[in-house]
Amino acid sequence: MNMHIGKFSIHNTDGKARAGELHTAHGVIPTPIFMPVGTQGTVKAVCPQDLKDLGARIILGNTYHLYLRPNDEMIARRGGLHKFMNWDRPILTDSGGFQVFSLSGLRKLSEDGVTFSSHIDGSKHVFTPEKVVSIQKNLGSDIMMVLDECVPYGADHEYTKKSLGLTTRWAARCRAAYPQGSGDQLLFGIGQGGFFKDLREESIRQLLDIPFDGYALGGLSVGESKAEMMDILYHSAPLLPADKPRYLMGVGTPLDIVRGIDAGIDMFDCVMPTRNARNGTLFTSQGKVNIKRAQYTEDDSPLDPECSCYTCRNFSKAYLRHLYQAQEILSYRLNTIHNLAFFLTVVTDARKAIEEGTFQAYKARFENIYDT
Ligand SMILES: CC1(C)O[C@@H]2[C@@H](CO[C@@]3(CNc4nc5cc6c(=O)[nH]c(N)nc6cc5[nH]4)OC(C)(C)O[C@@H]23)O1
Ligand SMILES: [Zn+2]
Repeated sequence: MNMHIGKFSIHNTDGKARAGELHTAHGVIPTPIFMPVGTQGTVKAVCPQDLKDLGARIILGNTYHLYLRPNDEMIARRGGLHKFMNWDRPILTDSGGFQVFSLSGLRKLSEDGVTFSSHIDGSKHVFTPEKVVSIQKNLGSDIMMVLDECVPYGADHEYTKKSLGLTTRWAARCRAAYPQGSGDQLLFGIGQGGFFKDLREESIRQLLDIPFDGYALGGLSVGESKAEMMDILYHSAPLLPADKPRYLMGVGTPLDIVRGIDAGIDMFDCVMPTRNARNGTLFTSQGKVNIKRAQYTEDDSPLDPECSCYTCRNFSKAYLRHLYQAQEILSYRLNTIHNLAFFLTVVTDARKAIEEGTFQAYKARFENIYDT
C-alpha cells in the first residue's frame, strides 16, 4: 500500500477556491479538476490517446452500467477496468445509486438496499452497500463512491430527512466493507439533504463521523433551477472537510464549474461536453457555437482561435459544419475533442488563477461570456 495514496494537499487558496493535488494509485490529480464521463468504459467518441493528448487526468466510469454490461466479474478476470479499457490514469466510479433511480425501472428501496430491473433486459438485481463496494473492487477504480439515495427534486422535508439517514447508514456499511487503508482504492462519502439547508448540514454532520478520503455533494443537478443549485452549493461546500477533496456530482456548465470552484469545490464531472458535442453545441472562449448554423457554411476560421486542441489546429468551422450536416462519425470525435479541451482548460486556467491570486478576475471575465 503506497503511503501517499489518499494524500490531499492544498498549495494555494484564493478566497474559498483551492488549488491542490490528490494522490491515487494511478497517479496524482491536480485540483480543481474536470473528469470526462466514460459511463460504459469509454468516453464516447474518443480513445484513451485522444484523452491523454487533451491532458485528461481522471475519467469517470459507472458501477450500474458496467455491472449490468459487460459485468464486473468479467472485467475483474481481465485485470480490472484500467486494463480492460487501456486507461492507466485514475478512474472514479459512481456507485450506481443515482443511475438506478434515473435509468432502471421497478425499483424498491429498503433498509438493506435497492432492488431494480435492468434497463437493458428487465432482469432483477439488488444493490446493497456491500454489493456496490464489491463491484467497484472488481473494477479496481481509484475512487469509489458510496451507495446513496439521490433524493428526487421536489421531495418534502420529512422524506428528505428520512432518506439522508438511510444514506448515512449505507455510507457506514460501505466504509465497513472497505476499511480505510485496507487497499489502494479511495472511498468518498456523499452528502444529501435535498434543497433544505438544515438537512444539508445534518447529512454532512453525520458523514463527518465516518472517515472518508473525500466528500461529495449529491442530489444536485437533478432538475432544480440554477439559483436553487447555487444557493445549496454555496451553503454546503464550506461545510465539507477543508482538508479533503470536495466533489460536486454531475455539474455542470463551464460557468457552474467556475462558480463551484469559487464555493470551494475541487472535483467536477458532467456529460455536457461529450453529450453536447454530439448535438453540435460547442463551447468556445467567445461563448457557445452551434456548428449546424448556416452562418458557418463558408467560415474558414477555426472553431476557437484561443484553443490549441487538435480540432482547432486542423479544421475550419465550415468543415466541422459539413461533417455535422453529413452526419459523419468524425463529427462526433472532433467536436468531443474540442469540448473536452475547453472544459479541461477551464479548470487548468482556474487553478493558475488561484495560484496567482487572480481567481475573482478570472471568474468575472468568465461571467461576461457565459450566463448559464
Ligand atoms: C447537467 C446534465 C447535462 O447532466 C446530465 C443531465 C441531468 O443531470 C445529470 C447530471 N446530474 C447529476 N446529479 C447527480 C447526483 C448524484 C447523487 O446524488 N449521487 C450519486 N451517487 N451520483 C449522482 C450523479 C449525478 N449526476 O444526471 C444524469 C441524469 C446522469 O444526466 C446528467 O443534465
Ligand atoms: Zn479546440
